[in-house]
Amino acid sequence: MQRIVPCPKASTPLRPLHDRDASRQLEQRLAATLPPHTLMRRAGLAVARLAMAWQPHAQRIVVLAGGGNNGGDGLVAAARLAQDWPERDVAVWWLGDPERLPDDARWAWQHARAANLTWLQAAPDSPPDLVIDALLGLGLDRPVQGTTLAALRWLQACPAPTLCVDLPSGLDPNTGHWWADTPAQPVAARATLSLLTLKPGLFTGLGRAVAGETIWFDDLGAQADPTTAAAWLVTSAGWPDAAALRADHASHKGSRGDVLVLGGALPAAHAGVGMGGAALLAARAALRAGAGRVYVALVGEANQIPPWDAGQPALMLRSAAAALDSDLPERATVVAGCGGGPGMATLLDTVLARSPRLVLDADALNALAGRTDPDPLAQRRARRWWTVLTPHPLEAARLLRTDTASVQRDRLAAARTLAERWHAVVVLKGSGSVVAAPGLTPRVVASGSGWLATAGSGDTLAGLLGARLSALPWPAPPEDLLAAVADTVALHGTLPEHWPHRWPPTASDLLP
Ligand SMILES: NC(=O)C1=CN([C@@H]2O[C@H](COP(=O)(O)OP(=O)(O)OC[C@H]3O[C@@H](n4cnc5c(N)ncnc54)[C@H](O)[C@@H]3O)[C@@H](O)[C@H]2O)[C@@H](O)CC1
Ligand SMILES: Nc1ncnc2c1ncn2[C@@H]1O[C@H](COP(=O)(O)OP(=O)(O)O)[C@@H](O)[C@H]1O
Repeated sequence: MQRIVPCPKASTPLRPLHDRDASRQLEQRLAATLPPHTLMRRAGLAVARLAMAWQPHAQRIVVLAGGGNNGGDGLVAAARLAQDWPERDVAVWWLGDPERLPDDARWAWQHARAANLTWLQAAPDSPPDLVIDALLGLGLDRPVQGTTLAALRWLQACPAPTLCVDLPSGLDPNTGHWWADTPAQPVAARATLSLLTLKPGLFTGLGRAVAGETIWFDDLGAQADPTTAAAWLVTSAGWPDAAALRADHASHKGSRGDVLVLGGALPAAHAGVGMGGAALLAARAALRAGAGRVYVALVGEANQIPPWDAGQPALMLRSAAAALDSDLPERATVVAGCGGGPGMATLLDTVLARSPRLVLDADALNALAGRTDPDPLAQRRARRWWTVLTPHPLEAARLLRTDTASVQRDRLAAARTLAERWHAVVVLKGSGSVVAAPGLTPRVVASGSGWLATAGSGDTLAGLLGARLSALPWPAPPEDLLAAVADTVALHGTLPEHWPHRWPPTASDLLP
């Protein structure tokens, strides 16, 4: 058994994520080579062990078990808990129908009936010390109904710590969609033990909100085939390497890569609405992440440009017109859009045509979404230039001409479609950011938390990506570009983790 999040090591390899079909195929293949019920026996044992390791003082334990094999795992765990810790009070609230049990679950039910368990017919009168959620697992692919829904409502509102078996009940394994009309976020602390495979839905969409702070994994002895992975999970970041930069004695500021941030509309340029801070946040992040020289081109007249950024005087400020009148668009990695306002629409063509390394964020994405020509990035693709798009779900919806709910309903699919449509590496931001590139298996980034849900944290990410692209040897195979972008998103997710205060960090606290 391994802990997946929070990630225990500074550097861990990618892990394959398998969807419902791939997980079922693996289960069938493995089960055919083992004595009957071996996998369910292993699953129940793993659940029981983790339950007692996580909540060693729990006296009253309720196992909420559904009528399928997820419930079967719960029943085996209940029997095991009662056997190994006979002083505990283990009760089972089982919603199964003896007439309609799958084979493994029938065996588990018979096994549990022989154990010293209390059988509940309804929710317990008072909250227990621990709940084991084995109501629904891999089998859920439609809205939860009937008595199962009533039990799920109790579960979501129950104040007891809850250990979810394989998946939190109500969560779609493939997408992280929430299938019930109850609030997805539970009221109590949670942990989830994923069995046999890790599923993508645990890490994106509502997965992180529903599964709890800690996600564990037990492969039950299976070796999942990585070629059937729906995505790869990124749990740690290997960049920037400050020690390596220090040891690079032959480096100079010109060898460390240039970044040009184009955005930050000044109030006079945009009907009194100023967004210069967005560009400064991106630029400061690029500088902090090791870029040799960072230029900020603000949208406004030359006489409106502030002489310097007092918080980071190393940044070089100028007007957008002056920057575009130089060779910076060709020479630097261009991060365009952060706080750029509607003025980005007129600047977009220039950077698309001139900048081989380009990150498009915020208003640059809105400008792109508003284009009516069929394929504005086709020429960039033909030249093998790098384009990275960093939409949040609403920007993604604009680019896909759909709505936010449809994007969030299946984030992996949305990111893949965006990557193919725009011939770009796409970072679909949000809980479990998805990083996709044409023709490659996408990556899901496990780092990140609600502490990033603050204005400007996306600008920080755009700046980090600028620095990363400027440091990447040119040309690079598409796999390397995808890996570098995903690694940068993973780094961004870890930035607030060591924040020491009682109050949450702001975007400028992320990289002080
Ligand atoms: N068979 C085995 O040996 C193994 C089974 N495993 C477990 O088996 C699970 C998958 O089992 P199943 O395929 O039986 O699926 P589930 O047990 O997840 O779901 C099927 C059950 O849920 C009910 N149900 C489904 N959709 C519903 C809805 N929308 N509203 C109300 N009720 C609904 C069904 O009537 C059925 O009783 C995995 O998640 C895992 O926990 C794993 O432990 C691996 C080993
Ligand atoms: N709840 C969350 N969990 C994980 N990451 C989050 C969460 N909320 C926001 N983020 C991250 O914070 C960043 C916000 O970006 P964005 O919405 O563009 O903000 P802004 O435009 O204000 O800079 C993204 O990288 C996103 O993935």
